[in-house]
Amino acid sequence: MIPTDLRRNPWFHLGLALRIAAILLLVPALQAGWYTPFMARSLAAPTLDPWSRYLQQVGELPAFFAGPVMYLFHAPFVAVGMLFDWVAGSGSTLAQIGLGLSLLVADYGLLLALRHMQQGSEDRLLLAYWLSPLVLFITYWHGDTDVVPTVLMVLSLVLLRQGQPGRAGVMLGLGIGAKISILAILPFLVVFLWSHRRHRDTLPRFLVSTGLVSAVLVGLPLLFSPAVQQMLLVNPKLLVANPGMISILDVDITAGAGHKLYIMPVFYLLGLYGAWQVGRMNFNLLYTVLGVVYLAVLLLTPSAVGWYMWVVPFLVAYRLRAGRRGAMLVMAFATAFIVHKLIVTPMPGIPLLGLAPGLTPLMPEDATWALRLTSFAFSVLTGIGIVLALNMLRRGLEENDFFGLSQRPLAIGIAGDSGTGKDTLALAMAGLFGEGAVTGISGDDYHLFERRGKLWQAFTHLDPRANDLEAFTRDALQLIAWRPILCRHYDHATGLFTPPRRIQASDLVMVTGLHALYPIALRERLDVAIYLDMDEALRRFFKLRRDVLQRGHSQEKVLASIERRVPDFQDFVQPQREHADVVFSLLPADPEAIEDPGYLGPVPLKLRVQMRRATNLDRLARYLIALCGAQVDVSQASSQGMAELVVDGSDVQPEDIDMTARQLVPELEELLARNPAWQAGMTGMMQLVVLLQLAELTPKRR
Ligand SMILES: Nc1ncnc2c1ncn2[C@@H]1O[C@H](COP(=O)(O)OP(=O)(O)O)[C@@H](O)[C@H]1O
Ligand SMILES: O=C(COP(=O)(O)O)[C@H](O)[C@H](O)COP(=O)(O)O
Repeated sequence: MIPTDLRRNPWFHLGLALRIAAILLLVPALQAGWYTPFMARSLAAPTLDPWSRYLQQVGELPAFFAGPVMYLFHAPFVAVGMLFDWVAGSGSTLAQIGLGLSLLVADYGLLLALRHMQQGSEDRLLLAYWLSPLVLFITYWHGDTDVVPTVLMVLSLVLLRQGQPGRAGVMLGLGIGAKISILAILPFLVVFLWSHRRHRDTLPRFLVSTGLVSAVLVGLPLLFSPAVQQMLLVNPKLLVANPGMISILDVDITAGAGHKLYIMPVFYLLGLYGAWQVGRMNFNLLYTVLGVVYLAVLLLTPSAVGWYMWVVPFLVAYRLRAGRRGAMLVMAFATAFIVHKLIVTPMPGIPLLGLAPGLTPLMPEDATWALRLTSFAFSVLTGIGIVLALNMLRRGLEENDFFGLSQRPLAIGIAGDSGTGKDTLALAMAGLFGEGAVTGISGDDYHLFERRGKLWQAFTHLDPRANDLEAFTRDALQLIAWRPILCRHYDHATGLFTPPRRIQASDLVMVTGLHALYPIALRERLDVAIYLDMDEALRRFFKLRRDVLQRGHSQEKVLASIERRVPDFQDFVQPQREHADVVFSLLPADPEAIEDPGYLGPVPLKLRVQMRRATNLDRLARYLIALCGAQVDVSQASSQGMAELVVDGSDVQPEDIDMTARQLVPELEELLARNPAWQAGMTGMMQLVVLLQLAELTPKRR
């Protein structure tokens, strides 16, 4: 029930003790005056529409104007409390405590949800949320029930982040069924999912499940319950903190001739436009945008106390990322909030001291000095809130788009001799980024002649003059500039060109070929330049096997071609090595395994990596040993001034490499597919090294 690390944490126990004490010792005015009587009355005579029954019997709108999910969540706890009250003859004391316990359950659920939403130290999360004075005041002093829709909203965000849009929609639908105002978050989630290539395909499933669940939970009650229809327009909770106000639309500016400018919709639409303008958002920026928009609405329109609960998860996310400065800002905001609400909202009852719940604010409503003090407190709260919102936005924008993808695609170049593994590595990298996120352009498609062309007598494929490198460069640069190209394809199965086809740009452009690092204009635009320098015996073994079995060449022809190409390899292909950021050299773990050209089984491999930029080579080595069980040798300064890493471990598993990658580059989540296809063995190692190179580049790309 309670995770071990929480059970052993003193901060958790302190927060739990504070909550239980508040539930037993305090009787919040909202609950005593509205929620508990409504729940008790309706549970005493159950009906499908407790709201209309209350309207008929009492003649005024019910005080419990939340949706059916909220009602059904509290009902079991209040019903058990009522049962004990009936046995003990204790009035509605235990029913009231039952309501408080239901909030504690939702509150604890929100703590667990936030543990999923924000990876980080347990202590810092407990201090940021479980011991937050904001949370304790709103839920246990003032008695609001907004923690229930808030936990459902956070669960929806967590499930979205985990790539489960259907379940995320169900959770959001339940949240809307608990409090219809949660609907306000939906347009922001639509903008987020749409702006993200990796999430866009989940949008329909998310919308359908949200729509179905909320249609049943909100649509039906709206259709058949007159009281629920009225509740949408009138928000009695606002009356307590803002006399004379019955709806957030009452915050307006008279625009002459009886027309009004409603402030809330204006700020909401500005926030939505801002989110759309940001374009590609990561989840942290989504949390920031939601937090900032919620704060703006809360601060710029006199809001019910419970609505501040909705912004708590985003304040927690900001505080955990912003360090001490963020923590101080959030604490200042919480303090100003509590001071203001203490003087404008009713006190809870304290039965032990004989104090009844106060249904009127502490301050005398008509005294000038009281109005000045209240206005001053609200002004301080608004001022700190605006500073907090601006800091959240600044940090969120700075941290967003870690790879600079909203500016232009990432470009990876892979060059090497024939058979060194260019296509294999390019396919492996594409599998990490996901369908639709990668565009490939191959130098083979820019050969000048087809396989049976007579001019191959004069040139080998390695001679730049036998390839249209100008068109290759132009098209690659077009893709790197987000522009589509028209390009024919060289089919290795037939040795013929296919008709030109349109290739769209994507987040990642993979430029592969014998001359991928040859054109200066191209290699200068590559984010990572890779050269494959496979062990020659291994290359011949692999090339022979591939060209005979997959390309239909005879063994004699392939061997003759290899010999004929050596001079051009030395003149045109090998010199590209010096332009590479990374040089991968695959070696046979056991040279005897490739002595028989007819061997068709797997070949255990080793990998030598030489990197020009290797700030965390030792850290990488430690993770590879610890998490992947690989044997690793590191030498900082190898030949050509490159750091060198030799890795042996053909039994390295994809999930170990995935874990290593996420440890070394937490921001990878923005880049990788929801289920990245990691490869086992040395191919997986190469995938990991390429991603590390991309991550090291990012500051330059911004
Ligand atoms: N990382 C790798 N792991 C195992 N085998 C590989 C790897 N890279 C290449 N090969 C083998 O080498 C052959 C040629 O690879 P390929 O990617 O077609 O080379 P290129 O595209 O450079 O001509 C492949 O058919 C495969 O059998
Ligand atoms: O050298 C290469 C480049 O391809 P790769 O680097 O993939 O080996 C191929 O031999 C030519 O493209 C001709 O192909 P084919 O032999 O099919 O005519």
